[in-house]
Amino acid sequence: MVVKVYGPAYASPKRVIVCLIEKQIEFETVPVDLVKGENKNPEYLKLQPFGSLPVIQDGDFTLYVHLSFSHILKCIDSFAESRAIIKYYAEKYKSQGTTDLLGRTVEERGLVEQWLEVEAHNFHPPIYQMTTQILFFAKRGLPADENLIKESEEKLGKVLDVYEERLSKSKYLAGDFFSLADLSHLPFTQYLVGPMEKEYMIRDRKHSQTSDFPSLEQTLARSSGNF
Ligand SMILES: N[C@@H](CCC(=O)N[C@@H](CS(=O)(=O)O)C(=O)NCC(=O)O)C(=O)O
Repeated sequence: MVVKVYGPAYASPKRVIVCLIEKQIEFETVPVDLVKGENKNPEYLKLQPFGSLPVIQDGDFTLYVHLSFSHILKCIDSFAESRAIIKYYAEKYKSQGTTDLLGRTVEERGLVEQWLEVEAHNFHPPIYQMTTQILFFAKRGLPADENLIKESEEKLGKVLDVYEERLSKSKYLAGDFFSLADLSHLPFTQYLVGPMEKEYMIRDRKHSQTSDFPSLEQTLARSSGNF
């Protein structure tokens, strides 16, 4: 069964798609329109009870869902949470595709994990707030909170300063190799320099230049729009 990725137009699903392309894993996409609320449809909620994107369906993967402590029902072939999904595929297809993504030694793997955590807990919150206020609210005709945008941009700037210092000494976040940690940043960074029109936040930090990533370019080409 070909891997199905739900919600290809959005950044978190793109995180998965970039990984699948890097790992040369065949996939297809299933559009889900957040503006129309398709992520709240009962059918989608059966796959992802929180209603967020992505979900992936993969015949090779089964997720056991605890319905109660005495029963475990096999929920065939779907799982959520983009960061968990990319770790799964990076591990399962470690020797496939353009690069290892996870690191070769225990020290490298530790650094990949470290920068994945930094992305999830330091980078993501402010950039997700900016995405919501600048992109998603506009799509829904809602007024943006300019103070919140300013505050989030300042927070993100401080995070990017930490990255700039790291990347002044290391080609990539975890070392001299492109890893899952770098990959995990790509989709929202593309939002930042693209539809959010805040390229200056990267351009003004010379070591943080987002060099060309063919897998991201291919992802954007297949993601039917930006969000
Ligand atoms: N932790 C989840 C969060 C995913 C998430 O927030 N997805 C957004 C879309 S995007 O911002 O990532 O592009 C979403 O579905 N938002 C709508 C909703 O959560 O109802 C993951 O990484 O998979």
